[in-house]
Amino acid sequence: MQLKFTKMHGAGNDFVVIDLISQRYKLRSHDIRKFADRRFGIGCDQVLVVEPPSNPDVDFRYRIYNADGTEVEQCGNGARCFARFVHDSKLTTKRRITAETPAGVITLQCLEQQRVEVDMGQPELEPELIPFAAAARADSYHLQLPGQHLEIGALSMGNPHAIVRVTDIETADVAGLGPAIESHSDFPQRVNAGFMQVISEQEIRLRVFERGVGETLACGTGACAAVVYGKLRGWLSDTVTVQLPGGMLSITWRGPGHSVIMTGPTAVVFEGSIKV
Ligand SMILES: N[C@@H](CCC[C@H](N)C(=O)O)C(=O)O
Repeated sequence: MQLKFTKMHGAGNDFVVIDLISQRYKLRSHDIRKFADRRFGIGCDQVLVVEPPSNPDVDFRYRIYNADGTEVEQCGNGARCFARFVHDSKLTTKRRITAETPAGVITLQCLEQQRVEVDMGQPELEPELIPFAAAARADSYHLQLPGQHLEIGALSMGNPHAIVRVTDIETADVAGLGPAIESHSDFPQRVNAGFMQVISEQEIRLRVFERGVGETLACGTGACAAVVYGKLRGWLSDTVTVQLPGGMLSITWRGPGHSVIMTGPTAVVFEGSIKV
């Protein structure tokens, strides 16, 4: 069959979005890899799938697959594209949308000018729930790598993140340290590795080496995680502008007990179909 899809991006983090409410098809791991492969397919960081919810009080089920074919718990930039997609394709007339994810229910609000605000829920700071091998919860940890140790923040935004503060984002060794952190044995489910340069209390620059993908132009949950870590360390204020290679996000976190709110852009690149 021909499966219809929409190619979108959120601050440069790019997605293939598939409506499996109007189309009946069971996606397989090799379909995901085919969509994601930039050499042969359409190319994307994640494939996002829209399904009917299992809970009737929620509007949709939102599923996320990394380019390597693995299903993951959360994707922030994808969440904004998901909201715009269900709105534009008239799967709903609501501008405030709820969606089930493996990490829980999130609430999305379609704003003006194709921007979307997402309540990403509260960060998880308990090591065993990240999951991360640490004896006790702390604001920062030491991670041993061959020949060096790093000071990192570790937390989950539904998906696991490690964050390293660097002095200059341009010269940070993202290509070398990213894969080493991603597959470090202290993170049993692997981890997304963020590299953050603090510009001021209200602004950071961030590059993210994403689990199952590699370095991307932006990572929404990575931006949330970096702001949570920076705020726990006393470096950042409640609302921070996050400059990523592909665009800018605004993240607000008022501290423990509060949700992280992310606001940012969405863009439709093209619509198409592929034989599956
Ligand atoms: N692009 C994302 C995160 C996607 C999932 C991540 N690679 C993982 O494996 O957890 C975002 O915008 O949050």
